[in-house]
Amino acid sequence: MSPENAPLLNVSKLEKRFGGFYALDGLSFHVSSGEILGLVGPNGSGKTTAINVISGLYAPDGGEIVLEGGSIGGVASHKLVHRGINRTFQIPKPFLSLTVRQNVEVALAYGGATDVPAMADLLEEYRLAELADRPAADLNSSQQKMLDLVRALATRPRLLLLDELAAGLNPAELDWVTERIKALAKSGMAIIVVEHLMGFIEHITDRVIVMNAGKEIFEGKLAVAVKVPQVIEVFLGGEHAA
Ligand SMILES: Nc1ncnc2c1ncn2[C@@H]1O[C@H](COP(=O)(O)OP(=O)(O)OP(=O)(O)O)[C@@H](O)[C@H]1O
Repeated sequence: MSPENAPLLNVSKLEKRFGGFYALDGLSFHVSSGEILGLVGPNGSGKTTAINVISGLYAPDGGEIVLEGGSIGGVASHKLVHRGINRTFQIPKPFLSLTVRQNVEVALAYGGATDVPAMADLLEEYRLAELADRPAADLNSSQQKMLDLVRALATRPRLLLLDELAAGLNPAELDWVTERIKALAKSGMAIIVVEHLMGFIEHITDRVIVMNAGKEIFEGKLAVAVKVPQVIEVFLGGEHAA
């Protein structure tokens, strides 16, 4: 593979243990610039743990994470922000007493971002401009998710990890966010989406990794995955498998 179309991120035989339990048990996959990759799987299959390890929240116990040829396994998340990785959280936890604008400023200071895009434009684009000087406590849950996304985007990530961003959004918000995420990928960002909403995943992803018990059990298009007996079995239980 030539360097210009080499994957941005390569994850190889990744392991994460909690006590004696393997939440990640040899997970391997890659994602390229401009691609939207879905991580799907039943509850507890290790999707969020994968995001937490790749984003530097947890150190891996084995395997390799390589970003553009450089090993990043175990590098702290604020340093990874410098290297171009940022993420959103399943349950955003903004500083409730700070304003929306101040929350973004804190995120920028944490990552030490230098090439900062115009915050006003981001707040406008993600429908937070009119709320910029209000405390984050005033935001509803959808707006808190958008603030979490703006905090990540403000650091200009090349790899964006989205952990259940779509959960809880209404259909109109979902359509609108889908278009925003597709536009980010079109601009060259690599995006990993963890989500339970299969309609959203089908619409937005180029490819999915189906996980079970910390391992990949399928890689390819979601439309193909849903016909694979092993995939059907982990989602629905053995008696439903073809
Ligand atoms: N900090 C932790 N300490 C102990 N066990 C953990 C920790 N984080 C995750 N786990 C366990 O690791 C397994 C994988 O959890 P994870 O949250 O990654 O799954 P998931 O696929 O994201 O699930 P869901 O779809 O429900 O969010 C689960 O059994 C979970 O209980």
